[in-house]
Parts: sequence; C-alpha cells; structure tokens
Amino acid sequence: MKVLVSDPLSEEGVRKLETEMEVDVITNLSPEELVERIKDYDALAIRSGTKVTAEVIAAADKLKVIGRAGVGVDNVDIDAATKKGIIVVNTPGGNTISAAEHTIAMMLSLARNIPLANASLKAGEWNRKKYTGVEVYNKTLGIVGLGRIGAEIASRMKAFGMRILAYDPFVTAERAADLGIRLATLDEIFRESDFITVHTPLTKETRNLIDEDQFKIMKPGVRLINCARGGIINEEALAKAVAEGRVAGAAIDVFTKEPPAGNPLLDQAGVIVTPHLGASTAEAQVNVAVAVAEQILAVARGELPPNALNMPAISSETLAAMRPFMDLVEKMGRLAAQLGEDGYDRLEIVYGGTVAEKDTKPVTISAVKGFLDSLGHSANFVNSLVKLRECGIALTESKTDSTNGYSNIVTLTLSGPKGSVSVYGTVYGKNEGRIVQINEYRVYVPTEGYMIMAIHEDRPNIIGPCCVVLGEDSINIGGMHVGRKASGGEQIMVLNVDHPVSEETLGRLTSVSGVIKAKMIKL
Ligand SMILES: NC(=O)C1=CN([C@@H]2O[C@H](COP(=O)(O)OP(=O)(O)OC[C@H]3O[C@@H](n4cnc5c(N)ncnc54)[C@H](O)[C@@H]3O)[C@@H](O)[C@H]2O)C=CC1
Ligand SMILES: O=C(O)C(=O)COP(=O)(O)O
Repeated sequence: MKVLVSDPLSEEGVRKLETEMEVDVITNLSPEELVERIKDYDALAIRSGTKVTAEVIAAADKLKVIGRAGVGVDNVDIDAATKKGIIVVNTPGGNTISAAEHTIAMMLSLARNIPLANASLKAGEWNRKKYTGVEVYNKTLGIVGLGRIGAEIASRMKAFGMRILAYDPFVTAERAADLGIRLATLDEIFRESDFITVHTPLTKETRNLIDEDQFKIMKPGVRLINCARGGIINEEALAKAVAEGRVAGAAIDVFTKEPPAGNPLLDQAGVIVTPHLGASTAEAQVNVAVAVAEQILAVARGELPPNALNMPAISSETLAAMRPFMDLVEKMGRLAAQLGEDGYDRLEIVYGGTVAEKDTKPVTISAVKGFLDSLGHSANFVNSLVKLRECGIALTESKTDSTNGYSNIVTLTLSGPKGSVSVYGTVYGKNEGRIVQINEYRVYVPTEGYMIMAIHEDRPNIIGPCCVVLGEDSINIGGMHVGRKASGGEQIMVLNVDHPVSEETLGRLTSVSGVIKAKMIKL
C-alpha cells in the first residue's frame, strides 16, 4: 500500500504511516502533477493546500482514503470521492485549541494595533497616540458557529469580561447555557457586537454569510475576525467597509484564494493578516498528523476509521457485534440479485428479533453492497447507498416483532413491476449465518460458495436423476437442501457444488422430468 503526503505533515505522522505503508512526501504539486501521480496511490494525506478536485478523484484508480490532517474539507470534492467509494476522513479536535488561541491572539492584536505598532516602531517611529486601542472588557463578542473552536473562544473570552452572543442553528440553548452564554439570532449578533468572529465550515450556506447587507446593520466601529475560511465574510465587501471606516478593523487568517495575491484586504492598513496559521502550532500539527495517519492505516487494514465524513459513524463495538449479520446479509444481497430479474425498483430490509434491537445501519449497507457487487457494480461501504440510488432502486429499512420462531431474522425483498424475490436469513450458534427461506420455500442453506438452485415438482424420482446428471459431469455435491412451500406442488432444491456448473449441465438438469427451472448461484 502506498500513501502520498502532498502537504507538510508533521514527522510523527509520517513515521506512523511508514510503519505499515510506503510513503512519498511530495508537496507543492501542481494540479496537473497531482492528477498524473495520484493513480499510483492507495491513500492521500493532505492539509488545506492540496485541492482534491473531481479531476484528481477521477484519476485516482487505486485510492481508498483521503486523510485530511485538520478539520476543514472544503478543498475536497466529497461527493466525487463518495461516488468513487473513497473514504474521506478528517481529524476533528486536534487543532481546536490552537485555532481558538490564534483567533484570540488576532482579536487582541486588532484591539491594540499590535502589528501596526510593531511595524511602525521598527521603522524608527515612536507614535504612542496613533496606536491607542480599545479594551475588550465589557464589550460584546458575537460568535458565529459555536462548535469546538467557537466554544473554546467563548469560555476564554468570558474570562476577559466580554458579553458573549453566539449564533449556531445546530446548537441547543442548553449547550449555550452550559457554556454560560446566550444564543442569539444573526441579526442580533450583527446589531449588538463590538467584535464578530466566525467559526463555521465553508459551505453553500455559509459562503458570503457576511456581505454588504450585513455590514449595513452592524455597529459602527465593529471589528471582525475570520480564522475559519475565506469567503464566509465577503472579502470585497469587508475591504470596502474598512476603507469607509464603518468597520474599525479586521483580522484575517484565511482567504478565498491562498496565497491571497491581489486580495483587496491586503491593501487595507486596518486589516491585519496571517498566512493561514490557525492550526500551525507544534502541538496541533503532531495531533492532526498522528490522528490522520492512524485513520489511513485503519482503512488500509480494512477497518472503519472513527472520523469518516462520507460513511455512517459506526463504533468498533457495534461493528464487532454486527459483523456476523453483515456477512450474512451481504450474501443474501448477492443471492437476491442473482435470483431476481431486471427491472427491480425497491429493496426492502426487515429486521426481527435480537438483531432489531441493535444498530442495523452497517448491516443494511452490507446487504446493498452484496446486491450491487453481484450485479457487477464495484460497491463498498462508502458508495453503496449512492450507487443504489443511481440504479433507481429505493431502499427501505424497518423492524418487526414477528420472528417466525427464530431468535433473530433478516428479510431482504427485492421487488418491482415484474414481481419480487425474498430471502430470509438468521445468525445462530457460534455466529453462523444461514439462509432459512427463499420466497415461500423453507430451506437451510450455508452462505458460501457455488450452488445450484432448482425449482421442481413435489413428487418422487426427481432429485435422484438430477444427482446423476451432476455425477456424469463430475460435479461433486458438498451439500443438499430441499424445501417445499407450506402447501402446493413445487419444491426448491439447493445443491452446494465445489465448482461452477456449465450452461450445458444446467440445460441437462432442466431437461430432467419434473424440473421447472435451475440456476447457478455464486455467493
Ligand atoms: N485557520 C485555521 O487554521 C483553522 C480553521 N478551521 C476552520 O474552522 C472551522 C470550524 O472548526 P471546528 O470548530 O473544529 O468545527 P465544528 O464542526 O466543531 O464547528 C463548526 C460549527 O459551525 C456550525 N455551523 C454550521 N453551519 C452553520 C451556519 N450556517 N451558521 C452558523 N453555524 C453553523 C456547526 O453547527 C458547528 O457547531 C472548520 O470548518 C475550518 O474551516 C479549523 C481549524 C484551523
Ligand atoms: O484544520 C483546518 O481546517 C485548517 O484550516 C488548518 O489548515 P492547515 O492544515 O494548517 O492547512
């Protein structure tokens, strides 16, 4: 397994990767060079510098995981990665304190004109009046985005005696109260704050969250800080508001284009800037590099990483508990796909008994994966649900109290205008999976290998001649299961065979008197 590290990653992370993978550290690749090189790698480790575009992902034929050593993933086309089945992970928490401390450093530098005063003194001036600042004590701080970083800033700035308002549509009033602060509307924040700092991800909703109109309602002399992402505050509008003196100053760590050559904010003396340094501390860089390396190695080993952004979060305990069901339903999905005809538009999974009491999400995904794999789609845990939707098949998952006598039972039904196929399975004993019913036929079939499934009349002298046909073609039968409908004139015969059976042999089987149809299945 090979990993490309395309942004500066701390040595601790690189060394961890090297314990199990071949590592190439190649930074400053052009977009074209990245597209050219990515095809050789199983994993990619990045920070904010590398743009993982749809073109890069299209060229990434072996790539299994993109590891972001940091939080923001606006530089990764996650939709494209998901469709290609590539896991995207990040490392939340590793740089929270550093980003919060940098934001506060920027806020205080802004309040006290430190960068300008520093430059002026070093240029030979001694101008104390010009750099008179303001206190933050007793001022209102508006925090937009009360996640990890926003919350750390809130608790620290309370100690400075600031009144704090926060806006975050995903945070409860209880959470804000726990932090000792008050939730407010965006408008309240704009109208009442002396300092405004943004800590949201950059998304469709947060791009230009603060623009011309918002500046119009702010307190004259407000100061703004952006240590989150360039573009959350519209750069042209901010530069204009600073130039016109409506905004007293701004402290900016991040830009829509980095490096920010030609950015209007660089021309404003009232704007202090740093080159995206929020996470650039010794501590944060070790944290995020080690955390990303661990997750890349987990994916390489076939495990699920804890911070995958395009997969359901599944704990290792859930995964261990559900593994036998995942293995069973993957095979059930394969079986349903092979028994069904084209034109299905619905896949329904029903859980009964003990399995229904657990987190069935990973089981459902496994069923879909098995179903799609068997139809020739290359599906995995990341892209299965997206691919199923693309195939026009609606998925439903439900739970039932009825178990038909089993301690646990999973039913998978594939249906469409032409009819339906149902497969029932259970896990018993030492975590062994069995298929216990196919449509109306009760069976008891192990979930592995090759099998012939035949429907035949429910009368003597059919099974024997079928075995003779297989024997004549030197096909060894490893197991045999027959089942009949609760009532009715047909039976199912399932023969486990060691090797695939030719179309010709299947043809001879279907010519045995009483055999209605026969099919080769590979689980
Ligand atoms: N300058 C730097 O070096 C660094 C920048 N960052 C940036 O800071 C951002 C925040 O990081 P964390 O606090 O760790 O992430 P987080 O996920 O803990 O917090 C983000 C918060 O934003 C909120 N949010 C989402 N959409 C919103 C909206 N439309 N309006 C208001 N709030 C909204 C979320 O509910 C969440 O509470 C990251 O996404 C990243 O872009 C993070 C680390 C370092
Ligand atoms: O974690 C984040 O979102 C950051 O912005 C840090 O970016 P960086 O890893 O320093 O390029």
